Amino acid sequence: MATANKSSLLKVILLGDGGVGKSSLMNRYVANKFDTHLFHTIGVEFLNKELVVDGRSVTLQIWDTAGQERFRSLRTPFYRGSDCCLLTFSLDDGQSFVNLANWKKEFAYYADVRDPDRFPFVVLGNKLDAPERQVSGEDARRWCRDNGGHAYFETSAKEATNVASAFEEAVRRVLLAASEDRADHLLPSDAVDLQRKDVRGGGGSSVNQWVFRTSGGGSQRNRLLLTPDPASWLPRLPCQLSRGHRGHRGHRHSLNAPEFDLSKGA
Ligand SMILES: Nc1nc2c(ncn2[C@@H]2O[C@H](COP(=O)(O)OP(=O)(O)OP(=O)(O)O)[C@@H](O)[C@H]2O)c(=O)[nH]1
Repeated sequence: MATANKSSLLKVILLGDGGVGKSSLMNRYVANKFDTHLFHTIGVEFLNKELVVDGRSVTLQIWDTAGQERFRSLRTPFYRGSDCCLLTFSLDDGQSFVNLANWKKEFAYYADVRDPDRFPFVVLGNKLDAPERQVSGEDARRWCRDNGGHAYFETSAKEATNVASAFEEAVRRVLLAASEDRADHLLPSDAVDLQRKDVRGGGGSSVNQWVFRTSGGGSQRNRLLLTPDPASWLPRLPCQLSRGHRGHRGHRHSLNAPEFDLSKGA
């Protein structure tokens, strides 16, 4: 059950095809930056942002995932415990819109959401600035209506259009779900806890490494680099994500280890 305390740290996850602009949206929102030459995300990364919405102070933990199919096994273990999912497509890429249904399905499956139509999804049509639009606002709104009444925003990470509004709406949707006591889709395992700094396998080349990195600034950047050979550690991963501390404030990330020590080998 979501509680008032729980809502002080909200985990929001960005999903969508590779290249639709998930990392750019996160970077625009948290750091107010835009890069025309971003690398594809490998696995997941997250940034924190503190904000006040309707008088409520929350820490938003924004998880950016790899949209490319080849990274599927690296991203799905991190869906659990999300409070809101931002389904993202690109307005100049019709296929990325068609694929929203698959993203929703993948999220619901791996996050173990019991009733996807009641879960707070927000849909983002990004690259509003792009000249060649392939998806109409009408089609996108219809899809949102027909698939559970999701909020819909047309954004441009490049021009900073509607980005803050979309994230704020995500927060509103979560708070609403909590206040209406409709949040029993939320799993007890909440956010991944990242306090453990650097847990590495011996010799630096072990296949079972968890590398945690932060860099400074107003918000901390945390990149999770998961080594190749996921078959060796992946089966251990979801079951060892244990309950994180909710309700703490500030930029304290903690990896709820020792259970989550990947350095020990499969
Ligand atoms: N014109 C325009 N380009 C954008 C916008 N957002 C992102 N891009 C560009 O689109 C490309 C892909 O952006 P990313 O943010 O890396 O996309 P992603 O969804 O995170 O991609 P993956 O990491 O592969 O999942 C980059 O070249 C960005 O500069 C936007 O709003 N407008």
